[in-house]
Parts: sequence; structure tokens; C-alpha cells
Amino acid sequence: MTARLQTDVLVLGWGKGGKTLARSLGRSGRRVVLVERDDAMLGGTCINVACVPTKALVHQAEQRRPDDDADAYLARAIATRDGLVERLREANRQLLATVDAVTLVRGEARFVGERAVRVTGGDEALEIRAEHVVIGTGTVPRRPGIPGDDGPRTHDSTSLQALEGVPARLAIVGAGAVALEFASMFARFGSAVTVIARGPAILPAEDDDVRESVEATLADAGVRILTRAETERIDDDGTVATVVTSADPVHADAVLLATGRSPATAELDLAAGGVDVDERGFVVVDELLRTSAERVWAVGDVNGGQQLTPISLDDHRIVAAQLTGAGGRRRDDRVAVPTTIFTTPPLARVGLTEREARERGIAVRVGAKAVAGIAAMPRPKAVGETHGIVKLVVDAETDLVLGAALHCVDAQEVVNLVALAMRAGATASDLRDGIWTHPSSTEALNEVLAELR
Ligand SMILES: Cc1cc2nc3c(=O)[nH]c(=O)nc-3n(C[C@H](O)[C@H](O)[C@H](O)COP(=O)(O)OP(=O)(O)OC[C@H]3O[C@@H](n4cnc5c(N)ncnc54)[C@H](O)[C@@H]3O)c2cc1C
Ligand SMILES: NC(=O)c1ccc[n+]([C@@H]2O[C@H](COP(=O)([O-])OP(=O)(O)OC[C@H]3O[C@@H](n4cnc5c(N)ncnc54)[C@H](O)[C@@H]3O)[C@@H](O)[C@H]2O)c1
Repeated sequence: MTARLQTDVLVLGWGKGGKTLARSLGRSGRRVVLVERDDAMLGGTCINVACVPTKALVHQAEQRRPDDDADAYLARAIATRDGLVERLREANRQLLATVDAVTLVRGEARFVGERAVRVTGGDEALEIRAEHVVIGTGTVPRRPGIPGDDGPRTHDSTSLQALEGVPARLAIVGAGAVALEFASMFARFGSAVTVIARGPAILPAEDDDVRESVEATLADAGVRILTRAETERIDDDGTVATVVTSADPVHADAVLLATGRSPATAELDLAAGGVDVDERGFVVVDELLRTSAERVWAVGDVNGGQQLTPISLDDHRIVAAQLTGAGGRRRDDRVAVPTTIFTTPPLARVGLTEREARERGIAVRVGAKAVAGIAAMPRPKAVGETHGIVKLVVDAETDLVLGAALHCVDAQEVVNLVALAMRAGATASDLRDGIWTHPSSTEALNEVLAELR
């Protein structure tokens, strides 16, 4: 039997954008139904299998001493991480369960008409019709279609976080954020890591000095980077996997496929809801995140934008503004979006690289110093991590900051200050002459911006 439900707002997926929207609309009295298909994903990808648990493991890996038993250490790190995730999941459940106007439905959603979905889970089925629908179903790891990519030693970013022991040799196919974070982390857990990059180098969008800083740091941690290596197949002889590439073969006890993520739209039957997708299956949206179907929006990874939690959060603001009549907010309003790849130390970026600025014909002044040589920045020395580079690109005419690459301890925090300066129109001189806490990583700005060339 199919039960029926009518609601004001229907949210599909318990991710960052979906859950924040459900809570804020529910607290203002709107009737909201939120559907989630996986009990292990309450709260979404970020808190369960992505940002938070991986950064907890990165932290654990950084604390490991060389004489710690690798397998026992990893097992303890995973147990600590599991405890954290359990607490976050419950806190996320509470955030919505305590809002009376929000109804939580467990099951897989599938469109059956305009703003109408059928939810199935176990033997139950529920048909929900809504005035407004928000699709926030996220992404799933992409299988690249390489022969042998479903072998017994082959993992995605989720299953690699649940290994029973440290693989002596870890091969990573891909060279994006997932690849570099897991490479840095597993090298510290005790694996001999090889990153298999298709292109001539990792981080192709970065300036050479920044890329070289990351490469040198990974090399010091024992990570090998194989470049211009197209992965042709993955063989498995029952004990060892061999990643056969157009360069050298790589023998491994575990293989991580870090080849991007696909939209979770295949099961949604979006055509039945009149919602268009692009050739990769991402929901097509405009600057207000409206889909091709009337009163249907898409937030987060599924809409094909930057796959980042703060972007999904900002997407929720754009839709909330329309649903509450506040209006105004658009995707193209975003300025200076900071990002961080959590290697050790992290690489944080915002704005233009030096190369991009010069290609645009902008006259620039550049400050760039190796972290170990920044006298006014004692924090990296105090915590024993002096790899990296701090680089800022400044408009020579206006003195405005055009971009920054911070490869250093605390970079994920300092970059937010630089991003705010860029949004607020604070100049490089303002940052150079700022009074910052001491000892901190922010102090690098005093010195690096005093030596612009
Ligand atoms: C290993 C890793 C590390 C990352 N680290 C970072 C980081 O440090 N910082 C950062 O900003 N970003 C990071 N990201 C990216 C970040 O995790 C995502 O951008 C973010 O979680 C996307 O959130 P979302 O709102 O799009 O939806 P999600 O959080 O993906 O939620 C979607 C939900 O929808 C559910 N769902 C799917 N289909 C259906 C259906 N048919 N019916 C019902 N429910 C459904 C899913 O089960 C899921 O719970 C990382 C990603 C990975 C893989
Ligand atoms: N700290 C963070 O913010 C963070 C951390 C992890 C992931 N993420 C997000 O998660 C998403 C997924 O990350 P990702 O690293 O998997 O994706 P990505 O798109 O960043 O990188 C994919 C990599 O795989 C390579 N690749 C693709 N197909 C291949 C194939 N067939 N053979 C060999 N190599 C192939 C690409 O060249 C690229 O190097 C990203 O959009 C990223 O923004 C963010």
C-alpha cells in the first residue's frame, strides 16, 4: 500500500545544503519533509565519509611516531574517528528531529511526476507531493571504467578509510584533492605511496613554485609521484595488485581510485519530474539554482558546481532567499572562495595565481617566501612543520590582493582572513601592517607583503 503526504517544501538528501535549508525553513514554521536513503549517511557525506572523518585521520596520522606499530595505530585512529562520526551523526539527527515542522523520511526517493516523488524503503512506499522541491542528493565515488577497477584490493575514498591494516604499498590513481590528501595521510600511517598522475604534474593549475613546494613536501614524506602515466588496467594475482600504466607498472597491496565523483541522480528518475541533467548526469541549474522544472531547485554537489561543503551551504542561502521572499542572492555573487587541500601542511588557495593574473594582463607585485625562511613566522618552527611557501599576488596599481597560495601550518585558517580582505577591499598594505597574534601563522603576512617584487 502506498501512503500519501502533501508538504510545502520537500528536500531530497540530508547533506549540508539540504539539512540547513530544512532546519531554517522548519524553524520558521514551514512544513518540510526531508528524505534520506541511507541510515549511515544521516548528516550527509561531509560528516560521515568525507571532510570531517578524513581530517580526523589526517590529524591522527600527523601524531604518529615512527616506532608506533602501524596496524595497531591505524586501528586506534579509525576507532577514534568512528566515535567522532557517531557523535556528529546523532547531533545532526537531533538538529532536525527537534524541529516540529520537519518530518524525516528514511528511504530512496524517485520522481513520479512534477514535484512528486515516491519513497521506497523496505516494504513501505510513500508518495510525497510538494509545492517546492530541493534536490540535494550529492555525489558518489566515480568508477573510472578502467579494466580491473572492481578488484579485491581496489578502494574508493570511503572504503580506504576502513582498512584493517596499513597497506605496505598504496597506489593512488588520480592526482586531485582526494589523491593528495590520502597520499600525505597514508605515508604518515606507514605506507609506501605512489600517486599515478595522467598529466605532466600534480596541481596543474598552480604556479610552479607552489606546485614544487607541495611536490617536495610529499617527496620528504616518502610519496612517489608518477607523471604522464595513463592507467590502462589493474591486475590482481590474488595477493598483489598491479596498476598497469603507460609509464611504469605499480605494484600495490591496496589501490585507491581517486578519479572524481559522479552525481547521485541515476536513481532519481529526474525526467519524470521534468528536471534536466547534463551529459554527466549533474542537474542543470541557473544562477538562482533553479532547475528546468518549476519550483524545483538543486543544491550542493549534485548541481555540478564546486564540490565543497561551504558551497553547498551557500547554495542553501540562495534557495532560502527565494523561498522566504528575501530574494537577491545568486551564485555569481560569490567572490574569493577559499579552498584547502589537507596535505601536511595544507595548501590553501584563494583568488588568482600569479600566472592567471599575468595572463589577464594585470601588472602584479608578488610576495613569495619559503616558510622555513620567514623570520617573523615562528609558529611552524614551534610545531615542527616548516615545509611550504607563502605567496601573495597583489595588483601593482591598486594594492588590492588578487590571490594567495598558502602552503603552511594553519593555512586553512589564514586563507579565510585573506579571502575576507579580498571581499572587503582591504589592501596588501593593510595586511602587511596588521597587528596579528603572536606566535601565529598570520604573521607571515607582515613579512611576505613587506617584500613584494
Ligand atoms: C574524501 C573527501 C573529502 C572531502 N573533504 C572536503 C573538505 O575537507 N572540505 C570541503 O569543503 N569539502 C570536502 N569534500 C567535498 C564535500 O564532502 C562535498 O562537497 C559535500 O559533502 C557535498 O554535500 P551535499 O550537500 O552536496 O550533499 P551530501 O552531503 O553528499 O548529501 C547527499 C545525501 O543525499 C542522499 N541521497 C542520495 N540519493 C538519494 C535519494 N535518491 N533519495 C534519498 N536520499 C538520497 C545521500 O545518501 C546523502 O546523504 C570532500 C569529499 C570527499 C569525497
Ligand atoms: N579538502 C577539500 O576541499 C576536498 C578534499 C577531497 C575532495 N574534495 C572534493 O571532492 C571532489 C572529488 O575529489 P577527487 O580528488 O576524487 O576529484 P578531482 O576531480 O579533484 O580529481 C580527479 C583526478 O582523477 C584524475 N582522473 C580522472 N579520471 C581518470 C582516469 N580514468 N584515470 C586516471 N586518472 C583519472 C584526474 O586527472 C584528477 O587528477 C572534488 O571535487 C573535490 O573538490 C575536496
